[in-house]
Amino acid sequence: MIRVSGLTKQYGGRTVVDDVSFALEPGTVTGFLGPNGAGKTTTMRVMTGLVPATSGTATVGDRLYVDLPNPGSVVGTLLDASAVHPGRTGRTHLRLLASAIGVPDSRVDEVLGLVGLTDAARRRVGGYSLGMRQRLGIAGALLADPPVLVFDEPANGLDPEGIRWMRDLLRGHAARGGTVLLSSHLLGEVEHTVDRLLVIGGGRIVADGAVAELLGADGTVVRAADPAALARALQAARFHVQHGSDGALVVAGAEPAAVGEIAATAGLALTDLRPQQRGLEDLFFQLTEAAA
Ligand SMILES: Nc1ncnc2c1ncn2[C@@H]1O[C@H](COP(=O)(O)OP(=O)(O)OP(=O)(O)O)[C@@H](O)[C@H]1O
Repeated sequence: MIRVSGLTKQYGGRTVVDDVSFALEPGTVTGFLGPNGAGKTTTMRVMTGLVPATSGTATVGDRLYVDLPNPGSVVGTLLDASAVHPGRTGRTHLRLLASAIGVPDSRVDEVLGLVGLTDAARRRVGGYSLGMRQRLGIAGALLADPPVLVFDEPANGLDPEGIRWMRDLLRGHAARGGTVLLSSHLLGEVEHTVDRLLVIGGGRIVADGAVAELLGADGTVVRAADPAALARALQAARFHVQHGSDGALVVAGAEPAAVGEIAATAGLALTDLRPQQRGLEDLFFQLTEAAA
C-alpha cells in the first residue's frame, strides 16, 4: 500500500500542494483529477521522490519512498514522457533504463511488444509521434513489472484505440493485485477506468472515495406518455419536478420506485424510469469550484 501523509510543497513561498493525505490500495485504480495547476503533477513528483517535499511523507509498504533501495522496481512512473534523448532509439532508451534498475535486456523486447512498439524499436525517438512517445514512457514504467504504477496523464497523445489499450492495461494490472494512480483531465477516460477518485483543487484534496459513492444517484429521471399529467400527480404528492430535455421529468430526491408507484396509482404509462446519476463533470466542477 502507498500512503501519502500531510504532503506539502512550496515553491518560492507559494504553497502548491497543501497538506495532502491519501492511501492507495492494492487491486485498485485510483483516478487523480483536478483542473490545470491544481497540483496533480507536483503531488506525483513529490511522492515518487523526483522533487523534495517541503513537509510530509510518502511510504510504500512500511518504508519511506525515498529510502527504497531500488524504487524503480517497486513503483513504475510515467511523469514526463517527452524527457527522452531524441537521438536514441526506443530500444536503446529502454536498455539504458533497464540496466539502471537491474532488469535484464530480454525484458526490453517484452515490454516493447506489450506497448505495441516492436516495429518502431530501432527508430530514433525524435521521429516518434506523441502517442508513440507515450507508449515508450509506459514501456519504461513496466520494465521491472512493478506492483505500483503512478501515471501522469497517460492518455495524452493516444488515439481512441490507444486509450482503450491503456485502460485494459491498467485494469489488468489492478486485477492482478497491482496498485495504480493515474491523473487525467479527460473526465470520461477516468470514469471508465478507475475504482476510486481523488479530486484536488487549489493544492488540497476535495474528494476521496469510490466512484459509485461520489457519483451516487440524487433523484429520478422519468418519461411518460402524458408528461403533464405525471408532473401534476408528482406535484400533488409534494415532489419537486423539473422539466428536463426531450420531455423527461427530473424528480429531485426521489427513488425511482416511489415515482413508479405514483404513476401506477394515477394510471399513467411510463416510457422511461431511472435513477439520475450525477455526471463526473458536474461533480468535478462543483467540488473544484467550492475549493477555489
Ligand atoms: N518547478 C516549479 N516552480 C514553481 N512553480 C511550480 C513548479 N512546478 C509547478 N509549479 C506550480 O505549481 C502549481 C501546480 O502545478 P502542477 O503541475 O502540479 O498542476 P497540475 O494539477 O498537474 O496541472 P496540469 O493539469 O496543468 O498539469 C502550478 O501553479 C504551477 O505553476
